[in-house]
Amino acid sequence: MKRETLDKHSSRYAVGLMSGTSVDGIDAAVIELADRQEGSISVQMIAFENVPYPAAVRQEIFALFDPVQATVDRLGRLNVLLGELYADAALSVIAKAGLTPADITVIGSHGQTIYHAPQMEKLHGYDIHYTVQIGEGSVIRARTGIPCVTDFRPADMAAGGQGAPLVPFTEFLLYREEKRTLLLQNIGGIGNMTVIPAGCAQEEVFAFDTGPGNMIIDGVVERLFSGQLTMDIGGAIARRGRIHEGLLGLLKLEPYYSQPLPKSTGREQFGSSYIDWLLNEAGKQNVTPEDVVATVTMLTAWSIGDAYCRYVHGRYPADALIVGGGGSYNPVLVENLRREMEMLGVQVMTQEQIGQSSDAKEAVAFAILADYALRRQPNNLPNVTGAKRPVVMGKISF
Ligand SMILES: Nc1ncnc2c1ncn2[C@@H]1O[C@H](COP(=O)(O)OP(=O)(O)OP(=O)(O)O)[C@@H](O)[C@H]1O
Ligand SMILES: CC(=O)N[C@H]1[C@@H]2OC[C@@H](O2)[C@@H](O)[C@@H]1O[C@H](C)C(=O)O
Repeated sequence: MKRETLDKHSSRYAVGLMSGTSVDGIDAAVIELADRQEGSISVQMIAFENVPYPAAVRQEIFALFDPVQATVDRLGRLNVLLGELYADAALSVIAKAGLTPADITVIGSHGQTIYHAPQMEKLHGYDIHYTVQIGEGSVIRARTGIPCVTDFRPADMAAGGQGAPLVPFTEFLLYREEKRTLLLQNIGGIGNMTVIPAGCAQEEVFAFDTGPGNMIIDGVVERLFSGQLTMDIGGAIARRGRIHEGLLGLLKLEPYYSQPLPKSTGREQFGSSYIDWLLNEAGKQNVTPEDVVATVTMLTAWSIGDAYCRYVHGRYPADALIVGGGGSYNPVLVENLRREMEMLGVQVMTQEQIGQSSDAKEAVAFAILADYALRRQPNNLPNVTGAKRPVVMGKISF
């Protein structure tokens, strides 16, 4: 960061909280922001922490993914409980940064996505689409004393957008280069790609969900290894297995992969009903548990390469793909991805290899988005989400 170009008077601290589709825990970051003279911002991460969810809370969140089990009382209760847990995570990372709540101007909390339905449907003559994130901002505000921005996605959807992905707004600010076209690939529960063409303007950035990230891998591991594991740590199981071409060929037929942009997806598509179907098909073809894990790990890598070929390569041949999110800690997944992308002339690196953290990126992003919301600055990218116009996303609990 070039200190001399910063307006030091504008320097401020913000906290970002992210709980993603993998439901592995709460990512919390403290950042320092400052305005640049040319009108953009500069960001430095001061502290980061990942607070795992207690197993019972994780179980309760998963219950809410099933609309039948997600009764209003359960939803209301968990909304408040998550607010408490997010407040604790915020206070803990603030202390880790050596700061006090009084030093922080705003908390941006993404919340926990419970349901995401971006496709328009007709209801009583209206076109509607919706998304549900919980984790009560008023509770976070009350426990920390810091203004809190939550519920970012609905404003973009009300303007006709998919309400996702939102992080590309911050990726443009932080990663754009004059000479290289970069792909930023997050592999969380869902996979999402941001394309930042060399020397681009904000309107030229585009992004979309590539499909499953770790969601299918986690889902099959949890089922096939009798609930002892929630992920394939270090890709150890996939490494023992072999790719089953028959099963892989079938999985590639999923229509989401060829759906036109803009598009976003979630657990509604690749969650537990999908895992039921997949394991049933694997059973018919007598695929061993290790081979299932190896095959779905390959599927995730393939879906990213396929998306690049379909939507990006012809317009913006990329120089490098930078992988972030928990999937970057699975070496088998990264090796598969490297093979897929290097065939297409794209170098693959992890966030760590460029001196950043794979874990912290989304938490940092929601701190930045909250800073924009507090200053009433638009913080969506219509070109990415399909919204009709720029809007200020987020609801503020003062
Ligand atoms: N050491 C590891 N080995 C293998 N996989 C890992 C490892 N660490 C994390 N993961 C994978 O990463 C997932 C968590 O990724 P991440 O925290 O980026 O997801 P998220 O933020 O919840 O999702 P999203 O970005 O879709 O909202 C875990 O569920 C697991 O599948
Ligand atoms: C509705 C929702 O929670 N979507 C998530 C999910 O996880 C990854 C991908 O799908 C992305 O679209 C989005 O999250 C990130 C933080 C985003 O909006 O950029």
